[in-house]
Amino acid sequence: MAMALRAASRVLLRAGSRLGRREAVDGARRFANKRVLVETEGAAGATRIAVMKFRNPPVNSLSLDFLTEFVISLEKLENDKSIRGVILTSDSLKRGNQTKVAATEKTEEKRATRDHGGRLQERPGIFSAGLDLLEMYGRNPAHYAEYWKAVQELWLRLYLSSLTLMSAINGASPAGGCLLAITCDYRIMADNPKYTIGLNESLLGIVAPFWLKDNYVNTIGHRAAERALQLGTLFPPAEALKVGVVDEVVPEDQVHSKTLSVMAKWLAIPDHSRQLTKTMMRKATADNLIKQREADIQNFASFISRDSIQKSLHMYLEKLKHKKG
Ligand SMILES: CCCCCCCC/C=C\CC(=O)SCCNC(=O)CCNC(=O)[C@H](O)C(C)(C)COP(=O)(O)OP(=O)(O)OC[C@H]1O[C@@H](n2cnc3c(N)ncnc32)[C@H](O)[C@@H]1OP(=O)(O)O
Repeated sequence: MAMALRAASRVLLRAGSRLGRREAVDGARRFANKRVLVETEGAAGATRIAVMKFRNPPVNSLSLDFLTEFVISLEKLENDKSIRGVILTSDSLKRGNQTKVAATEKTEEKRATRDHGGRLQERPGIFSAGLDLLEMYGRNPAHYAEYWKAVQELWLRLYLSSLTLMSAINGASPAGGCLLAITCDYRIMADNPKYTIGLNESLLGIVAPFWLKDNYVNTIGHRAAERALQLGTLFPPAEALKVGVVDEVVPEDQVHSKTLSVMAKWLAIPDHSRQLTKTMMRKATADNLIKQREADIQNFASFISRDSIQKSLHMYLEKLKHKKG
């Protein structure tokens, strides 16, 4: 066990020192679709880990396209027998040399920063802004149903993943952003009081679905979840740690290296026993959704189509648009 831990540590620490590089070196590989970049590390034949970086500007919201690309990337990793651990993080802190786009530019451009090549980039300091509000507002019931099916799919895939999943939370993580994090086996958050995490649905006039509520209860306990869900609490890092939404808070520049070293410890555990244990802990919660997926989709589509809910979402979107930076 100690030897396995040391070997895994060596692979991961080597990986850590290289993860920032763009080029493929010494077993490092990468694949990308438009919104998710995946970098894998480790020599051929050895245990490798992957880092999945979200890059869906401006705020990594979970749009239908992003959800689809996320699931495809995850499936590729699940099918690659050499990969045992995956880190979810935002690509947003990795970029230097950014310039803010002038506020007078068109809305789409105003949302983001540009790099020196003139490409639109996401804002730094955001892990994920959660579900894409524009997928839930002003559309038709068929679209809501399609969208919700994709949300369910992502949650089920993450929650039941046989991989060791960790989130390196390098920015704000409200609602669906928190969903991504709490499906993981371990969460490490950057110690920046500007970043918050939690399920804030009630503040938007909507309600977290029962399976996300169950995931939250499993993570922080019934009483804490009951209070946080009703109040829509977004926890800054120290409070998130105290309540158990995250497992560790570390200085911002150490989030990646710390996640890699914790991953090394987890990968020293035999996969079959860890996976069976994970399934034992999570299966009942996931099965609750699996046995009523279609009803949950219909429920969402009719709930979100209500005039009162659309009105709440409209008000929330207006508030976001007009908030002062
Ligand atoms: C019966 C079953 C019922 C089930 C009901 C539904 C269950 C839902 C489960 C989960 C729900 C969700 O995930 S809802 C989404 C919740 N997310 C939020 O509340 C986050 C909102 N955003 C913010 O707080 C901030 O944007 C930020 C902290 C993430 C970033 O702040 P910053 O100042 O850097 O950026 P801006 O606020 O100016 O935003 C830039 C730009 O992005 C747009 N934006 C932000 N968040 C979203 C989003 N989630 N979806 C779509 N668009 C988003 C924002 O409006 C700005 O746009 P403009 O530049 O055009 O103004």
